Amino acid sequence: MDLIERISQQFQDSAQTKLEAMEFLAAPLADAVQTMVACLVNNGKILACGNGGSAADAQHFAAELVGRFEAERQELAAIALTTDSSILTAIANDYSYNVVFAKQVRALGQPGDVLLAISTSGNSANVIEAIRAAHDNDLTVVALTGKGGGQIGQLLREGDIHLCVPAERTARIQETHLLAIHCLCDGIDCLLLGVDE
Ligand SMILES: O=C(CO)[C@@H](O)[C@H](O)[C@H](O)[C@H](O)COP(=O)(O)O
Ligand SMILES: [Zn+2]
Repeated sequence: MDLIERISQQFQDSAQTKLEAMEFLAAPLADAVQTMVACLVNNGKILACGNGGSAADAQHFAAELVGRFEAERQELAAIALTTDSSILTAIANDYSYNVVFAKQVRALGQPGDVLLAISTSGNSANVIEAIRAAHDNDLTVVALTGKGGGQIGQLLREGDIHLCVPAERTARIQETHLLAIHCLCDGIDCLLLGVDE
C-alpha cells in the first residue's frame, strides 16, 4: 500500500468510526450536556483527567470552557488535572502515579461537581482511582472510553454517564473522543445561550 492510499484509509476509518459511534453516543452525550450545565449553573465545576492523548483532550475541554468554544459567553469553571507539574511529580514521587488525579479530586472536588474521566482502554489505574475519589466526594462521573469500557465501565454507578466509543483502535477512539468533547461544548453553549448555529 502506498502512503497516499494508507492515509486515505485512515480518513475512511476515522469517518466510519465516528458514524458508527453516533447512534451509541448521541443520547448519553445529551445527558452529559444536561448534567454539566446543571453543575455549572449551580456554581459547580468540571474536573477533567486522562493520560497521553487523553491528557491533551482534558486540557482542550477545560480551555474551551474557561475561554470559549464558538460563541462569546461567560467563563465556565473547568480544571484539567493534568497540568500542574509540581502537583503531579510530588504525588507520583511521594505516593504513586496511580493517585495523581485521585488526590486532586479529593482536594478540589465538591458534591455536585463533575469529573470528566478520559481513557481509551477504560483501564488506566490513575483514572480509575480518580473515579473512586469522585464517588467518595459525591461528584458525578462522565466517562469517555472505548474498547468496551474496560474496568471503568464496571466501576460507574447510577447517575454517572458512560460515553463508550464502539472501537478497538486507540487513535480512532481518541479522534471520536475529540468529537464528543466538541459536542459537549456545543451542547453546553446551546443550553446556556440558546445558540442554534
Ligand atoms: O495518544 C496516544 C496514542 O494515540 C497515547 O499517548 C495514549 O494516550 C497513551 O498511551 C495513554 O497512556 C493511553 O491510556 P488510556 O487511553 O488507555 O487510558
Ligand atoms: Zn494519539
